Amino acid sequence: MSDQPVLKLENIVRSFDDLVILDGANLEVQRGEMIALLGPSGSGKSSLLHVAGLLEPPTGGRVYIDGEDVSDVNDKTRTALRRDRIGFVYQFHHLLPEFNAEANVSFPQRIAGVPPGKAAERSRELLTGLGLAERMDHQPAQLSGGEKQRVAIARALANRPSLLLADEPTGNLDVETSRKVFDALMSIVRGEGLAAIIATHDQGLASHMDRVVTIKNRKLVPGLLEVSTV
Ligand SMILES: Nc1ncnc2c1ncn2[C@@H]1O[C@H](COP(=O)(O)OP(=O)(O)OP(=O)(O)O)[C@@H](O)[C@H]1O
Repeated sequence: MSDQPVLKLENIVRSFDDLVILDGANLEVQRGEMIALLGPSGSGKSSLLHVAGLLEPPTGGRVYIDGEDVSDVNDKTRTALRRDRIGFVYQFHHLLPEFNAEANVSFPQRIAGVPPGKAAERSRELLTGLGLAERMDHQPAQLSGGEKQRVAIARALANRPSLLLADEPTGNLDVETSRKVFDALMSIVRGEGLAAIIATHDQGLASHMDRVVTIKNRKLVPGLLEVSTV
């Protein structure tokens, strides 16, 4: 494998009309590295993840995946990159309600052309690793919030991405469930040697990751922001 960073963001600018959210944001994420992305509400965490996940183009700057400049690729290539190299976990699970857990995890694999048997095998392995061995054939409505989020994590990992991006994956869960989901996420990210960026408001969770970066003055700075919360 290449020794290039899995993700490199170079001088990223992101603006919405006159509103400049990011202005010269730089970040490199190495294989096996888990980064917490912090920043006050509205500082641009989702915007940054959307640029990194090739969901939205930056207003300026370059995005590299596995050393390849993907800033100007066409829609077809961008879709293929998202499908094959990037896993995205949203704050809300966005599972398909009519599919059971296993089918939800198999779905992106089937789209990528994986045969049904192989896809199901991978889905079961991931769901078991996330503590859901007994919940494979449950539909989302039959699962708790934490279970649904773990299925969404399994789905994001289904196509063996090199980069996992998670946007407040435990943001709508209670503290205890949030820890459980986060522990499951961390062990599987470590086990598969992925690069990961996890946006969170939870500084306790952030402290368990390899590195913390914070959005400050529209740039990324190392470490936590000094906030007076008392
Ligand atoms: N499509 C859009 N059009 C206009 N403004 C937008 C759009 N998307 C985001 N914004 C603005 O960009 C800023 C950054 O939003 P973003 O969602 O990236 O922040 P965030 O740090 O993820 O916030 P939170 O922690 O509340 O989820 C906000 O001021 C938001 O209102």
